[in-house]
Amino acid sequence: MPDGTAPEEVRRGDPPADTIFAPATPPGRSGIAVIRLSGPRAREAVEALAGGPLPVHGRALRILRDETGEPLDEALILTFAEGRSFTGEETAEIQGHGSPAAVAAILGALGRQRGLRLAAPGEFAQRALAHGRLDLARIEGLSALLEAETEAQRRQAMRVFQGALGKRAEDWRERLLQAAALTEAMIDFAEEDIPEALPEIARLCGEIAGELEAEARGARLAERLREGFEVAIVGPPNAGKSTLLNRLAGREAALVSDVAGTTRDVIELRMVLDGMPVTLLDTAGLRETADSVERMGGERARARAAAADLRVHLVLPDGPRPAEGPDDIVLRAQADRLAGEGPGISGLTGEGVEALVAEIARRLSARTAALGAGLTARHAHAMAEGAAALREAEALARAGAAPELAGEALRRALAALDALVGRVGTEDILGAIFQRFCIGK
Ligand SMILES: Nc1nc2c(c(=O)[nH]1)N(C=O)[C@@H](CNc1ccc(C(=O)N[C@@H](CCC(=O)O)C(=O)O)cc1)CN2
Ligand SMILES: Nc1nc2c(ncn2[C@@H]2O[C@H](COP(=O)(O)OP(=O)(O)OP(=O)(O)O)[C@@H](O)[C@H]2O)c(=O)[nH]1
Ligand SMILES: [Mg+2]
Repeated sequence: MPDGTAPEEVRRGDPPADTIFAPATPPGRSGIAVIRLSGPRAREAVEALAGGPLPVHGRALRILRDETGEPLDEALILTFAEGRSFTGEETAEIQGHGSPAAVAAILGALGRQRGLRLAAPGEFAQRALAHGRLDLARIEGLSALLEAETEAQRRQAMRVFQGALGKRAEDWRERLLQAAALTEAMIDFAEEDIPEALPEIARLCGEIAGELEAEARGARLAERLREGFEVAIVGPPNAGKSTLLNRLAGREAALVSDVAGTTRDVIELRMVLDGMPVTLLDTAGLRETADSVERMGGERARARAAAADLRVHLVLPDGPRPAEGPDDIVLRAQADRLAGEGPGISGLTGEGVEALVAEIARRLSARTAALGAGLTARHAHAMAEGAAALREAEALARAGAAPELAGEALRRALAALDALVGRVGTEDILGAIFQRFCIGK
């Protein structure tokens, strides 16, 4: 069983010996530029530039000068005492003027001081983790927040960042430990028959497994929300698929011609619909053909369309109608020209396009509304693994198997929960996350 100790670099109480600094705002022109320092020499290093003492925890307006007395910038300085900062370490922030030259001059003067070095990407957040100010789940939320481009992504990331997952996992863990304690009691007091414990163990395991399964499903959807939903446009050659894609894109992204079989490969186009990232797929028209290249295009189109979250089918009056499931939107093609039954669309005139966009957004947001939190594929995997082990324990308990067997399955479930919140096996995950952070975060 994991002993609960944190991996080497995240153990508390051994503060890194060095002080790091980095610009916290993007390089280039801006009104204000922020330079952050964290570590035992953070305040002292800024005091050297400010030419005198700074409050231990507060703010001050100072002229910053280099070693020769040359004035570099006028800056607002924020200081955070050790234990009362984002990283948990002594921290200072220089809020100076946002010109590249002023920032370069301050960074230069800091870099010439002893015991200071430029931070690696994500190193501030890493130190916050090392000092217990953030946990893995919240760091993942922070990472997603930093990368959020759409409103839906921001909302989800914020939920994780605020610790929703950590709280949920702690609750699962407690109930799982209850079940584990019951199996231990059965093992320890094997002579005294305690058969009433088995139904209770099975009930607990089944309950937690059900919740984990539901969250894992949500996490998989959340991953789609981050990566983007795929919406495929399908239909016979010359139906007007590429014309519709171009209309939706507002530009000539795909080739259009009156030659059937114009689109041969899958064309992908990213856009944002109602705050949701969507990748539109224009596919090759589906028909029987002797042209081997076109046939390959058709096979690809079929595979991608089958895997897509939604399919928009363009149908011709005399053509076959596709089987309609919850992920299918069927529209009459070239409605400006061809009459017929049902809702129609025309990529040429724009008729029905607004209604289609609304319908796509409606169907996709109905799914994302079901999400508990903005989680990743990694979370989904850990939760599914935990659920599977719990289902095993549940079945063993129901079958009246030896409690040792259920106990072993419970240990595996606990390990999966530990991985979920980063109690174990975090190095790889953290390495990957921090690499994506920018310098100064
Ligand atoms: N200028 C600036 N803006 C920023 C940050 C920052 O570090 N600096 N942040 C960085 O991500 C975010 C805000 N998050 C923060 C979280 C905690 C603390 C902090 O120092 N907390 C202390 C209390 C400080 C006080 O009240 O004076 C603490 O919790 O003990 C600062 C920022 C976004 N905006
Ligand atoms: N009147 C009318 N013509 C259209 C419409 N959509 C497409 N067309 C015309 O139909 C022809 C085929 O259009 P495409 O968009 O290339 O059709 P496609 O479905 O992408 O065809 P493939 O890539 O060959 O499968 C072109 O000449 C278009 O101008 C429409 O809504 N109304
Ligand atoms: Mg086409």
